[in-house]
Amino acid sequence: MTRAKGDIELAGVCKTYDGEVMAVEGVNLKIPDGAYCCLLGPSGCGKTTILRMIAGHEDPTDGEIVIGGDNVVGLPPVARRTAMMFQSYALFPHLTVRDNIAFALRVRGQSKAERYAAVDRLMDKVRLTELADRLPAQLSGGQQQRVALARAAITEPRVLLLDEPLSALDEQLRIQMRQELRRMQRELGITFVHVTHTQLEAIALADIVVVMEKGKIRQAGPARDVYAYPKDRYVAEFLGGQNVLAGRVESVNGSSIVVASPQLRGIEVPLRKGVAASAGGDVEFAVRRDEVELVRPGVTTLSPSVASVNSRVTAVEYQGSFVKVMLDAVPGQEFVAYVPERKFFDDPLAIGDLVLATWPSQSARLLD
Ligand SMILES: Nc1ncnc2c1ncn2[C@@H]1O[C@H](COP(=O)(O)OP(=O)(O)OP(=O)(O)O)[C@@H](O)[C@H]1O
Repeated sequence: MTRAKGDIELAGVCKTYDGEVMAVEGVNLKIPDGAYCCLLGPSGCGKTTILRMIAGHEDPTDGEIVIGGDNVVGLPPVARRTAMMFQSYALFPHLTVRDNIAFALRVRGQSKAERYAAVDRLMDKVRLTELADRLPAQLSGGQQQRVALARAAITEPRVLLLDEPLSALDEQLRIQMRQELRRMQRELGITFVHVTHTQLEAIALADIVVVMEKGKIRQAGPARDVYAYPKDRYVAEFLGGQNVLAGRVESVNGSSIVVASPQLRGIEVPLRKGVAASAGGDVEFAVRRDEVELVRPGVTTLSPSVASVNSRVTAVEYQGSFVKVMLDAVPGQEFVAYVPERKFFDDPLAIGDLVLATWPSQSARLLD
């Protein structure tokens, strides 16, 4: 038998609650079979609603949801072959790990021998065999979570949906469980859709990161694309690691434009396909914090391929492998340089120092 395909397609999906709250608005998204997808966005942007609509706990007001080629709108979760792991993954306290995992099969009326055979195979896959006879109270938070995941996976869903699965764990365990989740997903080979509002969690885990705002998708793609190549100010600021600058186009010269503002003088920014920019128009562009190099004024002559802005250091924060230097380059807005630790301490900057914040012109990214 061929394995049921777990590719998901949302087409024009909308969800309105009580006829007025527009929770999801015209969402189009394709998730390939076996992918790890993270839905990322601030509270209330509609992530959980999308998850619940894929799972079958909620139906869209409009649009199609297709799983493995079948339009599943109106079908219950069992018929969709989806399973959901909830934020609070309460296990049955009086059942052992094995019986917790076997629970759904018991509900389906399978014999004890059948149930245990399936559970033992799965426990082996997700490394729970040694814990089979323990009660939930005898497990760590991370182990409890693995059991919860196995409990959801035992029904052999083609899609597993996880709602903030790591939010109950402390920082260290969260990072550890992140890898564990990824490993389990690979081993099970099923499509995972994971809701989170933590940027680093999404980019560390996902094949596809979907950045949402107010019921809409702002950008969806591989982690590196959304982090390094944000489409617009919202995505750049939400994922972090970027400075967003604004100005007026002074001139357009072939493959680049020159931007100016009261703070910025003649800054060259490469043009980007699909983004219109004409002389006199307003534009925004992003500069990665780790592309910004700080030099003391008058020390070196800058190459023409380097852009720069005068600024003063307003704060310095040691971060271990790098130092976060905050600057007043643009009034009322944060402008940050991530300076490698060793480089910073060769000639440490202090609050109040004047510097030139520089970056290779070609590294600036024009935003929509
Ligand atoms: N059952 C409901 N009835 C009415 N409105 C709802 C219902 N569920 C969600 N909403 C509203 O729909 C919008 C999207 O909610 P949703 O739970 O999908 O967001 P979210 O991005 O998952 O947020 P969070 O990260 O806080 O869980 C919100 O404005 C929310 O108040």
